[in-house]
Order: sequence, then structure tokens, then C-alpha cells
Amino acid sequence: MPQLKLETLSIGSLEKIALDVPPGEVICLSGPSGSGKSRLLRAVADIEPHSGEISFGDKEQNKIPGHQWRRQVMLVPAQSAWWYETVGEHFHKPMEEAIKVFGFPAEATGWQVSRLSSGEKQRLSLIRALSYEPSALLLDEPTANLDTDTTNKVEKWLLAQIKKHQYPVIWVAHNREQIQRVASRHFEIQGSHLVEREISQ
Ligand SMILES: Nc1ncnc2c1ncn2[C@@H]1O[C@H](COP(=O)(O)OP(=O)(O)OP(=O)(O)O)[C@@H](O)[C@H]1O
Repeated sequence: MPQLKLETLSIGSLEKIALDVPPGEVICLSGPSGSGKSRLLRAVADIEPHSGEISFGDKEQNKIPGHQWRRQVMLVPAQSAWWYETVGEHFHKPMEEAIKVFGFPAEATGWQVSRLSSGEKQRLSLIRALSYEPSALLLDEPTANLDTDTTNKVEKWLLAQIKKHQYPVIWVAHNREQIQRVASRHFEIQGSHLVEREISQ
């Protein structure tokens, strides 16, 4: 799997960000509320206008139609959007194993989206993202609505998928213990820049 590369990326108050995300590695991103974490992910997903270069292997973001890029470099936002009536209609391929691992009954794919709790939406949006067989992942606080047990399960499952498929991953996280558990490297937004932090700090 190729690496995801950000060069001189500027968006909002962030200036000239450079970041290499090798395959199978999780780069955790933290920073104060409003510092630009979600916008940075949206720029990498080509949802928000930005300047600078973003590439995935030999593919350059500005030379590929946005929908094709996003299918490969998959953003899982903090608040997921749902378009169809039932859960299963959103999946690109059946995800029976993941549904079971996440503690849902098999019939969850037939559930109405309108009945889902925020934590259920969050877990199902991760499963949905992986059902599209992406090449890289952008995760915006993927366990924010989840209790401790479920957080542990989701982390384990995600890390196993990341290792298996060698996805390069940018993972926005606030929790220091979570960063220690999942990160290969940790960067914090300070003003307009990213500052690397020791993972054990
Ligand atoms: N489309 C936009 N145009 C202009 N400013 C925006 C836009 N979207 C967000 N902002 C502003 O940019 C800043 C960064 O927003 P962002 O959502 O990236 O923050 P964040 O670091 O993810 O915060 P949080 O931890 O609270 O989710 C905020 O001040 C926000 O109001």
C-alpha cells in the first residue's frame, strides 16, 4: 500500500503542513477545539478547498475527480450522514463479521437509520467506510460517543484492519491513553503548525 503525503498544505489557520503517513501507520492528531483538526481531514479528503499538494502513492489529489479520491482516501467524520432508509443499504458489501464484532445482531442491517443512537451511528459509519474497501483512512474522533468497553472493541478491530490492509491513517484523538494505544506518531496542532509529541508523554 502506498503512503499518504501532505506537502505545504494550508487550510484555515493551518499553514504549510507537511506530513507523511506510511502504510499501516496511525498518525494521531490532537489540538484544542477549533484548532482545525476536522478541516485538515476535510482538506485531505478533498471536501474543503485548500492549497498545497496531497498525494497517495503516485496519485495526486488535484488530478483525480473528488469522488474517486474520496472512495480511496476515506473520511469517517465525527457526525455521520445517512441517506437511505435502512442501515444495510449504505454498505457496499456485506459486513457480517464486523457487525458481530461490534455487538450488533445480524438483523441490524435491516434497521431503520432513524432509530439509531449516536454511538450506533458512529460504529456503523466505521463499518460502512470499510465496506467500500478504501486505501487510506481519515478518522475524526471515531470513538467519541462510545463507552469504554465498546471503545476497546472498536480500537482493536480498527487496528487489526489497519494492519491487515496496511492503510495509512490519520486519527483525530483527544484521549492520551487512546493515543498511546493506537498511535505510531502523535502530532499536536499549535497555532498554525503541527508539533510532534512523544507518544508516552
Ligand atoms: N468552511 C469554513 N469556513 C471558515 N471557517 C471554518 C469553516 N469550517 C470550520 N471553520 C472554522 O475553522 C476552525 C477549525 O474548525 P475545525 O472543525 O477544524 O476544528 P476542530 O479542531 O476539529 O475542533 P473540535 O475539536 O471542536 O471538533 C473553527 O474556528 C471553525 O469555526
